[in-house]
Amino acid sequence: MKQLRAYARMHRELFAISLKREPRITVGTMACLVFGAIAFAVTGLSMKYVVDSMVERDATAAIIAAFLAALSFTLDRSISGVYYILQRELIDKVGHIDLDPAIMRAAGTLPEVDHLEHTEFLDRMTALRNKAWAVIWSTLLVGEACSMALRLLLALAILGTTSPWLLLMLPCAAVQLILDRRGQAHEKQSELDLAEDKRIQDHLFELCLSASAGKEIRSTGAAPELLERYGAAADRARTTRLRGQFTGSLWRIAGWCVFAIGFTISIGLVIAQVQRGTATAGDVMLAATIGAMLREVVSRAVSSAAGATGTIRVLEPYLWLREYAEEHRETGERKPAPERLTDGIRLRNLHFTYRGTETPAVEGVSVDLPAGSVVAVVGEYGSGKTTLMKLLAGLHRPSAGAIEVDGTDLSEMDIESWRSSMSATFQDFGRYHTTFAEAIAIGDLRGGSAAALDAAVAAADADSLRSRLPDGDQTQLGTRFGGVEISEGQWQKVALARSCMRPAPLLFLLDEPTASLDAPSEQAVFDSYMARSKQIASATGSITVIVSHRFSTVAGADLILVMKHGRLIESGGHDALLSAGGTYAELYGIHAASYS
Ligand SMILES: Nc1ncnc2c1ncn2[C@@H]1O[C@H](COP(=O)(O)OP(=O)(O)OP(=O)(O)O)[C@@H](O)[C@H]1O
Repeated sequence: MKQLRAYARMHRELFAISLKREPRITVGTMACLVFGAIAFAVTGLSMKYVVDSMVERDATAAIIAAFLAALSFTLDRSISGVYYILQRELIDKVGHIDLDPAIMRAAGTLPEVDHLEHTEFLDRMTALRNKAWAVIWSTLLVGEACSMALRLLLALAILGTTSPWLLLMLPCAAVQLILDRRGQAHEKQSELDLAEDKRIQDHLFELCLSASAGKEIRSTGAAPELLERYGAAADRARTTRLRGQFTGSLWRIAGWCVFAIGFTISIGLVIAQVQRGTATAGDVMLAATIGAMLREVVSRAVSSAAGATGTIRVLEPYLWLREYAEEHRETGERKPAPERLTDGIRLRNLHFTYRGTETPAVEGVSVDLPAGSVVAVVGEYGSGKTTLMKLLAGLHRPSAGAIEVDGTDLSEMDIESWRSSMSATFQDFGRYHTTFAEAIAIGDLRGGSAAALDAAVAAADADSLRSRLPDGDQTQLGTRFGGVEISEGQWQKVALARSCMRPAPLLFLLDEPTASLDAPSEQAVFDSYMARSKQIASATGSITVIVSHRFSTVAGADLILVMKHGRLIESGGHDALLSAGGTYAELYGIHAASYS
């Protein structure tokens, strides 16, 4: 019931959006539905007056009534055509222009990223992809179902007031529809049953035409056998289809027989009323006209209602996304990010467990990241390094504990302001299929200048990539839009350059920034990053956090955090950790040996 109310509210809102955006088309669509229903009733009533006027020998009235009947019938038919054109227009204009961006906005601007990572949510996001048209279409289908219900009510009112016996036609029309559907189901089933024989035919046909199998077919002399099998499969498919169509037709004939019997009895009863003088000849004509159209009205009412229900697979995720976005929007007064860092970032007993999992990915992490420091996070696979980075970026809310930025809890900070004060590149960096310059400049849309682009490219050691691009900065990246394909390492350099577009971020997160690079490029990038981090740090107290598997690259960091199973097991400077002889010293030793 709650869900039904939610759907009804959503349809009302969609109708309001549609009315606001395209008032003429929306009103036109609704008018088509209402006028269609009225024209349907007028056709039947006019036919009644044609006959009654003729019985009364009033030729003028009969001609006017006949003209009205023809006009309303034509209107009813042509209105359907206009309705489908207007419906298409609304789907294009409201669905693609309004709803698609609304879905993108709801999904793409939420502060956190759970809805993009958790499978239950991902399924819903997939169902919504490019499906906004189905959302508005469902509202139109509801309108269509209402209009068909109106036709049905009018038909029943007309039939019922003419003679209650005529209402017998309704169950007969419903039975006809049910039997007709059963007939269709038989035909569909036969198409499914013959699919395998069709595949056999296709396969044998392909074999005979293929060069590779052709040699074997000739050398083994298998051609006659293949042809025989092809013939047998074709014969089986033909028989299956014929059987399905025959059975389907029998159901259909049975359906029409039921309708014809109901129709004949009803009309016969009205004729009897005419003889008794309680009905007119026109009533017989009215009953015949409306009765003949009744079956189509029932069928269209059922199919639009079924269509509206069928779109629930898109409506449900759409409703869910709206509610989810509403629940997860930041509300209330929030503090802005500081201009510069004085103390640094404090992690207080930080815990985080991913939705749908039991084991915490980060557990009880407490550490101070001093302002102006370069922090390295190391640890084995799955030890919680990336999760820690995402928590620092505010992409997930801690399950317990807190992150304090110069004493302000991140959960009380305006996340937009925090994000615009930081830069980050993650392991699964984006690949923007646009020009080289744009793919980097997107890292700082507010402050991007040619000089900033040059500096970012240099910091990411991407100058040599840039110089080899055929159209320089304007080279289209990726083949999707006819550009050049670049290697994984080159995509990573573009991502790194993008993260360097902000000249002085307060927090600079680098999650495995060099995983796709070769050893010399990796060292060059690290050296350049270390130098850049120190330079930024002196200006704004900025903190750089680097995740890396390669220990040689992190030795120069001011603070090294060693993670294991989500816990922080060691922290300190390189020399201190080495002399402590713990996990870091052990892993560093293994790493140094394998690279020596
Ligand atoms: N989106 C997610 N949903 C559920 N569990 C996740 C998700 N992302 C990570 N995890 C789990 O959380 C734990 C920590 O993962 P995380 O990616 O933070 O580790 P990591 O140290 O960065 O690993 P790697 O070095 O392989 O990148 C792992 O057990 C991982 O399986």
